[in-house]
Amino acid sequence: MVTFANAKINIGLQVLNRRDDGYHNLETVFYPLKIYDILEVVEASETRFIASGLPIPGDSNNNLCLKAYQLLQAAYDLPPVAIYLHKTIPIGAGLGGGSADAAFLLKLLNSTFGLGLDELQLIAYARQLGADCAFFIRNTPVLATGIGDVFQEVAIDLSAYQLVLVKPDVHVSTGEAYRTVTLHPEGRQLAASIVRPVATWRDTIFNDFEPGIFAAHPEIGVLKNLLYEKGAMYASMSGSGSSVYGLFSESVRLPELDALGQVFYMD
Ligand SMILES: C[C@@](CO)(OP(=O)(O)O)[C@H](O)COP(=O)(O)OP(=O)(O)OC[C@H]1O[C@@H](n2ccc(N)nc2=O)[C@H](O)[C@@H]1O
Ligand SMILES: Nc1ncnc2c1ncn2[C@@H]1O[C@H](COP(=O)(O)OP(=O)(O)O)[C@@H](O)[C@H]1O
Repeated sequence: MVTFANAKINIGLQVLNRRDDGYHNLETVFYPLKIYDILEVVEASETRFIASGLPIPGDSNNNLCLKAYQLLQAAYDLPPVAIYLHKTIPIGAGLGGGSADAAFLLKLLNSTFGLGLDELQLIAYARQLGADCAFFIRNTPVLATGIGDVFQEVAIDLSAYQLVLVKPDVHVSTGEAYRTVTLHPEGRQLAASIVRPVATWRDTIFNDFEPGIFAAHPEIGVLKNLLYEKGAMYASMSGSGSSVYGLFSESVRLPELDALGQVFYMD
């Protein structure tokens, strides 16, 4: 069986405080993005993981796809499988690609092997694989709190806007980003701001990773400013970076971005 794992962007990201376990409490809005990895699972004589497309840094034995399989294998005695992943979601981009693969693989294994797990059970497994992972089980726009795994529906629809996303040739590790983040213990009223018109977001919705990451990688801040210069109603880095997106009220093509990174246009 084949499935398509989509990416996410963060709209606003307030990091409130650091917890005793090293994780941080935050407030963010997750919004699904139409960039996809392709995943396939077939029964096999022994378990194998086969990746194609964008090269994934690190040991493939540690890939989140294998971790997701191992979690359900241990609980439900699954047979060996071959897992094929075709990677197109940029990596180290704040787009949650690894978490998406893991969550969609949980869903794929659930349906392939008829495990009968409901959404809450899948979310509980996803939480064990990464803070971002649980979002991809329901995969609808949400305000997330806790470590990014407690959800409240938000009624936002960006389909009237063109979203332009740029992934510069910079890999930002999530751990690095949290080490340089600017904390906002009091929060910044994201729940109230997100339901106001997009035109107001520039003055009200912020990503707390931007100051630290822009200082270390100034080209990312330059990209965000360029999106505003080209008419974006709202522009932001996604998550811990390095990708930056802009929301435009009409269809645009910006060839000047091509020299600055990989560009995606989502109508
Ligand atoms: C920053 C965010 C924003 O959505 O995403 P990305 O921009 O990386 O996609 C997330 O918080 C990333 O979540 P995720 O990538 O799943 O994190 P995990 O694998 O669980 O943790 C990686 C590391 O990030 C830090 N971490 C993660 C989540 C959190 N709420 N507090 C943290 O401090 C911890 O240092 C942890 O060791
Ligand atoms: N399936 C996967 N896809 C991408 N990266 C993965 C995967 N499994 C494990 N990783 C590891 O996770 C790291 C961060 O990946 P990614 O999810 O793209 O981060 P981000 O959410 O910050 O964009 C990668 O550098 C890689 O070492």
